[in-house]
This record gives sequence, structure tokens and C-alpha cells, in this order.
Amino acid sequence: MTLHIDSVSKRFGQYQALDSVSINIPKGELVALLGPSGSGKTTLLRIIAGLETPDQGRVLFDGEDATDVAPRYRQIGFVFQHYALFPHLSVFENVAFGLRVMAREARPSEEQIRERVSEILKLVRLTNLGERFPAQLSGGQRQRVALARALVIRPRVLLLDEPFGALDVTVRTELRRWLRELQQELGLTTIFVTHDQEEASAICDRIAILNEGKLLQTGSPVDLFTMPATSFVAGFLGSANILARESLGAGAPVGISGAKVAFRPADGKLSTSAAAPAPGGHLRLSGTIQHREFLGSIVRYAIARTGGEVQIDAPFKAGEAFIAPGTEVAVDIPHDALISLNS
Ligand SMILES: Nc1ncnc2c1ncn2[C@@H]1O[C@H](COP(=O)(O)OP(=O)(O)OP(=O)(O)O)[C@@H](O)[C@H]1O
Repeated sequence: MTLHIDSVSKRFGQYQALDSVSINIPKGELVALLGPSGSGKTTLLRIIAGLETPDQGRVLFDGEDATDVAPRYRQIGFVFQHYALFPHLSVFENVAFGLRVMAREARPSEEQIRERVSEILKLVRLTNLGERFPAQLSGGQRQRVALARALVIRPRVLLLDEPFGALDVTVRTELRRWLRELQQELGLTTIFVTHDQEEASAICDRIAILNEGKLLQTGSPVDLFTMPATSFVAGFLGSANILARESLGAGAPVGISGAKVAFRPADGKLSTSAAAPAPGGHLRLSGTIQHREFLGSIVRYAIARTGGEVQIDAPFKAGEAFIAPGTEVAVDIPHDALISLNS
């Protein structure tokens, strides 16, 4: 189903939780809503699900206005961060619940319920755990039950609110990959709320960045990473060095049109200050090594300089010495790695 969110605003008292947010989500797309705590992500999901009413704007399902449709008639699957399973019901009954509470005219027969639940348990690979209770499952298994419960109603849209937020990194990485495969197999339009940019970039077709209730930018993970429009987006998707354009003085390349300039720590090349500048179009900054962090495959150096500290990643090679704090260095950044920012 195609989902269209049209100029949705929501206020709680004096607080503008959402400020005229519009997004179009084509059928089968997986979109991440990414933003810091309090940016309005959950509020937007709740409005799509019908659990909250917008003050302004509309939600359209396949072009039809659903803003005033009651939640139970929207056919939406919702998975929360905290499993929200019924502890006194078996896995099977937890999944069947979504069907048993359907409006009478849409509710399947007992036999159909058994069939549908078995089918979904197979899909989420929990066939043998139907008789267990939630307390007898791992965190990852519980989230798969929660997902099964959302899927069993054959949702038109799947909404996931930090579904893997409470799980450890290994399980989380495995589940996100599995979820992506399942979502593609089902062709299900899905919105995935997270504040983990890596998770969003890894599995989503598009990312929508929210901050303070405003939608700042939408695009593919690669487009947002390489062409962020503002310093907030540049800093939120990966690490970024952000410099005021005027701080570059005469060294600012001609192509830079924004108020600020960003570059990624991996795009700067470190050398001793006496080294000749790299050939071709490069911006050269100079400063003094302040601090270093060994991060495994890279070493991240913080370089103090007039005009603001920058961070540079150097590949780590076993046996090679780190550059000592206090060393004067030059940083060469190719012009084509410089990103113009509007603000
Ligand atoms: N029912 C409510 N009454 C009053 N304020 C609310 C209500 N629901 C949300 N808010 C406020 O609206 C803002 C946005 O909340 P929301 O839960 O949408 O943010 P979020 O981006 O999902 O954050 P998090 O990542 O922490 O879950 C917050 O400041 C929150 O305190």
C-alpha cells in the first residue's frame, strides 16, 4: 500500500511535537524515521496507526483519506520496542490474539485462525515454540513473536518502533537482516523508527531525518551520507567535520556555495606539516595532534587548529607507530570530498 503523509502537525500543550511533516512512501518501501529522542518519531507512527489524531494534515492510504478511520479498521501492524506480549498466553495465542479481536465481520473462523497462526509462525521461524510462554523465550524470539502478531492480520502497512532497541548487538544485527529479507519477500510498506543511523542505513530504502518535529531531509542512505543539506544531517549520519566557510579564508574552493563546509574524517589525509601538499585540488588545514583513539581498523586523531578542531581517520596498520600528541600536522582534503551545507 502507498502511504501519503500530508502536512501533519501535532501539538502537546505548548510543545510542537510535529510541524507540518509530509512524506510519500511507495508500496513495498522500507523507510527509516531517524532522529534524536523527542524528535516526534513515535508521535508520527501513532498518528499513522490512528492512536493519535493530528491537529492538522492528513494520512492517506492508497490515496484515500484515513485520518478519521478508527485504528482497528486501518489494518496496520505495529511492533514496539518492549515486546508487549501477554505473559499468560502461549506464543500461539499471543499471535492469534490479533485475529480474535478483529471486528466480527472480518474475523476468521477458529480453523482459519489455526491455519494463519501456523503459517506465520513458520514465516518467523518459531514453529516449534508455539506452546511456550513469553518468559521462556529469548529477547530476539520475543520480538519475532511480536512481529508475527503484527503480520498475522495481513497488515497494509507495518510500523516498527525501535523493534530491536532492547537487544544486544549480535542479535540485533541478525534480526535486522532477517527483517529486511522478510519485508522484501512480503513487499510490505514499512516504517522503521530508530535512532541508530547504522541500522537505518543498513536495511532501509530511504531515511527520513526528523528533528524537533520537523522533517529535515529524506533520501537514500547513500544520498543523505554524501549530500546532507545541513550540519545536523551531516553530523547525524556518520561523523562529520563542520567548518564555517569564512574560517577557510582564501583557501575555500570555488565550488563551495553554502554557509558551512563538511567533510568526513576518512576523507582527510594526514601528513607532517613539512610535506608538500597533495597534487590536484585539495584544501590544506594545519594543526596539532591533540588526542587519538584506536578504533580497530582505524585510528581517529583529533587535531587542534585555529578555526576549530577536526577529526581525521587514518587506517591502522599493525606495527606502525601512532602519531604522538603535540605533533604538528597537515590535513589535505580533496575538493570533491567537501560538502556545502546550507546551515
Ligand atoms: N501524550 C503526550 N502528551 C504530552 N507530550 C507528549 C505526548 N506524547 C509525546 N509527547 C512529547 O512530544 C515529543 C515527541 O515525542 P515522541 O515520542 O514522538 O518522540 P520520539 O522521537 O519518538 O522520541 P524517543 O526516541 O525518545 O522515543 C516529546 O517531547 C514528548 O515528550
